[in-house]
Amino acid sequence: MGICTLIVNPSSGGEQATGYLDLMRAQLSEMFEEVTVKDTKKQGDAEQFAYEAANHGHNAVFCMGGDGTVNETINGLAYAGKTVSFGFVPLGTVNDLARAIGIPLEPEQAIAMLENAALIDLDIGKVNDRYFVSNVAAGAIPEAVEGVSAEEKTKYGPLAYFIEGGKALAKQTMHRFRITVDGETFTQESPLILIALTNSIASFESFMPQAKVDDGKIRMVVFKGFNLLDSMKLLPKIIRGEIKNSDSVIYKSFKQATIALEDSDSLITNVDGDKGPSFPLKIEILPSFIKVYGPAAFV
Ligand SMILES: Nc1ncnc2c1ncn2[C@@H]1O[C@H](COP(=O)(O)OP(=O)(O)OP(=O)(O)O)[C@@H](O)[C@H]1O
Repeated sequence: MGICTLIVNPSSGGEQATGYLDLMRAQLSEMFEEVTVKDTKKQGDAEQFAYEAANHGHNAVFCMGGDGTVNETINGLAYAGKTVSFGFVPLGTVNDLARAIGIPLEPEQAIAMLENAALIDLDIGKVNDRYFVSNVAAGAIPEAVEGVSAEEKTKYGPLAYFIEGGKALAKQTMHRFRITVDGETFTQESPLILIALTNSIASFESFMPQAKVDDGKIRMVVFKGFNLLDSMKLLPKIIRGEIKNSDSVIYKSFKQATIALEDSDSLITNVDGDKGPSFPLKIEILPSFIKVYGPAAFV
C-alpha cells in the first residue's frame, strides 16, 4: 500500500482546509498504510515538505490548497527528482489544474473521487528555475494581479482577477518582446503574453480547449495592441475557445521557448497565479513528468 504525505495549507480558500482534514485523512488511510500530515505556515513550506517526503521514500504526496500550494508541491517533487504520485484537493479561488483534469471543485467530492481514482500522466513546464502546472503570464495582467489582496480574492473569487486585469489591459501598457519558439525568432509589441499548459486559465475553462494535460506541448498567446473594437471581437473568441484564430493575437504551440524583454528589465511575471521569475524567460515542457490522481473517467 505504501506511505504518503498530506500537505495542508490552512489559509487557502477562505480557511476551509482544516474542516476537510478528517475526511481526507480517513480516505488516504484506506489507500496507504501510513499518512503523515503537515500544515504549512508560510510560503515555501509546501515545497519543502514535498521535497522531504519524496526523499524519504514516500510513494505519494497530496496537498489541500489553492493553485499556489499545488505549484509549490509540484516544485518540491520535481526538485527531488523521485517517482512520486501526486494528488490534491482544490481549495483555492481559481483551481486551473483541477478544472483541466476534471477533479471536482467541491472538496468533499474531490476527496470521494480518490476512492476510484486513476493515475493520470501530467506534463509540467519549467520557466527558468521554477516548475509550473498551468500557466505563465507576463505583462499587464500579472502586474495587476500582484495587486489583488487575499480579501478581494475571498470576496470576488476569480472575478477579482478579471476586474484588475481588465483595468490593466485598458491602460494598454505595451512592451517589446523578442521571442524564440522552437528555433524561430520574432519580435512583437504586446501588452500581455499568456503561456498555457492547461485548457483552463484563470478559471476560464474554454480558454485553450485544444490543450491536453499530456500532449507534450505548451501554448503561447501573444496579444497585439488592441483598441476597443478589437477587444469586442476578441472576447467572443475567448469564450468560444477560438482565441488562436484571432487576428489580435500571435498563437504558437511549442516545446521550448525564450522570451526577452527589449525595452525594460522589470516586468512582473506570474506563474500558476503567483509571482514568477524575471526576464529573460526560458520555458520548456517536461512531457508526462508526473502521475496525478484524477477521475477514472478522464483516462
Ligand atoms: N499557514 C499559513 N498562513 C498564511 N499563509 C500561508 C500559510 N501557509 C501557506 N501560506 C501561503 O499561502 C500561499 C498559497 O495559497 P494558495 O494559492 O494555496 O491558496 P489561495 O490563495 O486561497 O488560492 P488561489 O491561489 O487559488 O487564490 C502560499 O504561497 C503561502 O505563501
